[in-house]
Formats: sequence, C-alpha cells, structure tokens
Amino acid sequence: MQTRRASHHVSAQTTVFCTAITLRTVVTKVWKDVFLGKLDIRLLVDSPELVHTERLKSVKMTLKKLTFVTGNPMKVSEVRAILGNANIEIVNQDLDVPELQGTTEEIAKEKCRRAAEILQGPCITEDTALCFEALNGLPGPYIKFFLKELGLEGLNTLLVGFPTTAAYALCTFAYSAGPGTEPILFEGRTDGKIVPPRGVSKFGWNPVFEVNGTGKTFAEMSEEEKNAISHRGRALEKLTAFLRTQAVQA
Ligand SMILES: O=P(O)(O)OP(=O)(O)OP(=O)(O)OC[C@H]1O[C@@H](n2cnc3c(O)ncnc32)[C@H](O)[C@@H]1O
Ligand SMILES: [Mg+2]
Repeated sequence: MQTRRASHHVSAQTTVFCTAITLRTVVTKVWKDVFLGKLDIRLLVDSPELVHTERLKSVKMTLKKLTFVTGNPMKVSEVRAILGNANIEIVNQDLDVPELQGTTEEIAKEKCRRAAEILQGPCITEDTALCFEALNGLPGPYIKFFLKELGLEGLNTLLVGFPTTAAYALCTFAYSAGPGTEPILFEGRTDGKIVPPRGVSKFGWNPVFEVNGTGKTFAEMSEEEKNAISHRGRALEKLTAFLRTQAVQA
C-alpha cells in the first residue's frame, strides 16, 4: 500500500517536472525569438491563445500588422489600398520624426532608424521625392517645401528656360526590424513630365505630374489607375516580396 502511494507520488512529481521543463523551453524560445527580432512581441499580445512556437511562426508568416510611421493620411490610404489583398494590416502612427538633409537613401534610412527608436519596435517609413531632370534631380526629397512655398504653378515656373520638363517620382520605403537594426530600402520610380495643373487636386503635386505614355496627370487618374503604375505601388511590390521571403525564413 505504502509502496503504491510512494510510486504514485513519484509519477506525479515526474509529470509536474516534465510540464515545467516543457513550459520553460517554450517560453525561452519565444523570448529568444522576441529578443532576436524574429518575432514582434505585439503578436503575442494580439494573439495570447497562440503559445506554441510553431504556431507563432505561422503568425509571423502572415505578417498581420505593420506600423507605418507617417504624418500623411493620403500615403496611408494609398498604401492600404495597394496592400488590400496582401494580408497586411497597416497601423498608422503619426510621429514627429525629423528628416535630415542628404540623399534620398540617407534621409529614408535615418527617418526609419529614428522612428524605430521612438516606437521601440519594428516599423516602415516612406519618403517621396519629385526629381526634375533639368535640375539634376532637385527638388527631389525637398519637394514638400518647394510645393508649400511655390505652389503647383510655381513648380512649372521653376522650369521656364530649361530645355526639358522631364521628371520622375521616386518613392522610398524603409523597413526597420526594430531599434539598433539597419533599415532596408525599397524604391519605386515612375517617369513623367511637369505640366500646368490638370485634374482634381487632392494629393500633393499629383496635378502637375503627367505620367509618360498615359497623357494623364496622376490627378486625372482613378485611385486604381494611379496605384497600378505609381512610384508607391512599385516600391510596395518590392517591400511585400521582401516581407514574404522573411516569412519563409522565419
Ligand atoms: O510624414 P511623412 O511620411 O514624411 O509625410 P510627408 O507628407 O512629410 O511626405 P514626404 O516627406 O515624403 O514629402 C513628400 C511631399 O510630396 C507629396 N507627395 C507624396 N507622395 C505623393 C504622391 O503620390 N502624389 C502627389 N504628391 C505626393 C507629399 O504631400 C509631400 O508634400
Ligand atoms: Mg515628411
């Protein structure tokens, strides 16, 4: 009788011990993934029911949420429309991130680095440049200030006397896996020319940018038409392809 009770006691202890070891292994693996940046900790909060690492990996593969740091609601709406069926939810954070002077790459990387530091987590940022061939690529990343000071007509006046009005729109997305990691860039470009304003003026310099081969400015296109050929659409194609490879390696 005593022997039976003792063996029962030992087997209960063994079960508790094994469960503790298993739990410890799972928890250690999850926190290691979080620490190494393989797993966004917010996924744990969003999906507390998923405690098995294999299932957590599959959550990462779907990349449900991505924080897009921007103060521009039109960018958010275009990105959401373009990513519509890519199974990625864009969460917008309007943080006041300083934009440095420099090349489009330097500006994009530094902005994303700072955004990830403020957020203490992964994020994407985006910079849009409008580059005039006659001006060796200027205003480029400084288009926001030129547009604000000169207006749509002024962007045309700027090119009077130059032999070409050729221009291109350049969109640079930067992705940071978290603070302390080097942002990765994804560029998209659309070629066109600067023309007197045409179409509905809802977003930035859309009315003065006529896309090559279409005879239309961005402001004369439907959202779908613009997104299919835009600098933003092309950059997002590269970003989503990258996110898919990340998921495969997870
Ligand atoms: O917070 P962020 O993301 O920096 O938003 P922002 O509005 O400051 O954006 P940028 O620094 O990239 O400046 C780009 C300027 O070009 C404008 N712009 C950006 N994308 C555009 C697009 O697709 N069509 C027309 N104008 C655009 C935008 O309104 C800004 O005036
Ligand atoms: Mg900006």
